[in-house]
Amino acid sequence: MLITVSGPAGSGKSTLAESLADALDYEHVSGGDIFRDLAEERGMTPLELNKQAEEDEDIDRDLDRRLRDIARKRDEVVLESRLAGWMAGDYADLKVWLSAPLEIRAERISQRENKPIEQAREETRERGESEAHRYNEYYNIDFDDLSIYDLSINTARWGPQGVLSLTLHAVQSYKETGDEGKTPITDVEYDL
Ligand SMILES: Nc1ncnc2c1ncn2[C@@H]1O[C@H](COP(=O)(O)OP(=O)(O)OP(=O)(O)O)[C@@H](O)[C@H]1O
Ligand SMILES: Nc1ccn([C@@H]2O[C@H](COP(=O)(O)O)[C@@H](O)[C@H]2O)c(=O)n1
Repeated sequence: MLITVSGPAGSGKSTLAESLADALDYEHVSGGDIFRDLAEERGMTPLELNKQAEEDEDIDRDLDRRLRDIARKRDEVVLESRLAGWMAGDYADLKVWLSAPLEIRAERISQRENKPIEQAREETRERGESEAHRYNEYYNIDFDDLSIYDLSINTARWGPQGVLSLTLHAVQSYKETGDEGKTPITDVEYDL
């Protein structure tokens, strides 16, 4: 199976993708890892590349093209990134969306990155708005449209183990014939 995990910053994507891949003995591929590869190929730090990405849309496109290629060619992978579900599209067998209120995500990010909560809240909000705008402009994707997902979990309600159990239940009860072709992704411009 190809499983995607998507959601906004601090929603718990990496946490779930890592434990899910472990439980299924799948590979975990993260947008963050690809982004770090992109930075290394250009002789830059991820932070430097992140700044450049605000001016240069090729960087987002390069990352998203690699996500889509992985989804097209590989199996037994948990593919995790903001746009993993959209980029994998019909190549994905199960698309998971994670969310949590901004306040909770900001608190997690503030702890993870050791920065004041106000700063984490403002940066997370601003970055989320900027990303949503870019995805719409580049690919005609509405990041807030959850209709493409098979399973959506509010990670403010369950801890990492609970989120993993819910997802594993969905994986174990997955039937190939259950959804094929019933929720196609249309109108996205995969002009990568
Ligand atoms: N279900 C959960 N309940 C409580 N805390 C969680 C949960 N899932 C993850 N966390 C914690 O929240 C923080 C953010 O999680 P994680 O890094 O997995 O999010 P992410 O969506 O991958 O973030 P980003 O997109 O910013 O990389 C981590 O410190 C993690 O331990
Ligand atoms: N323009 C960008 C794109 C990505 N990043 C970093 O990659 C990580 C994964 O991004 P996804 O969109 O695939 O979830 C993300 O957490 C960033 O660290 C970036 O910095 N700038």
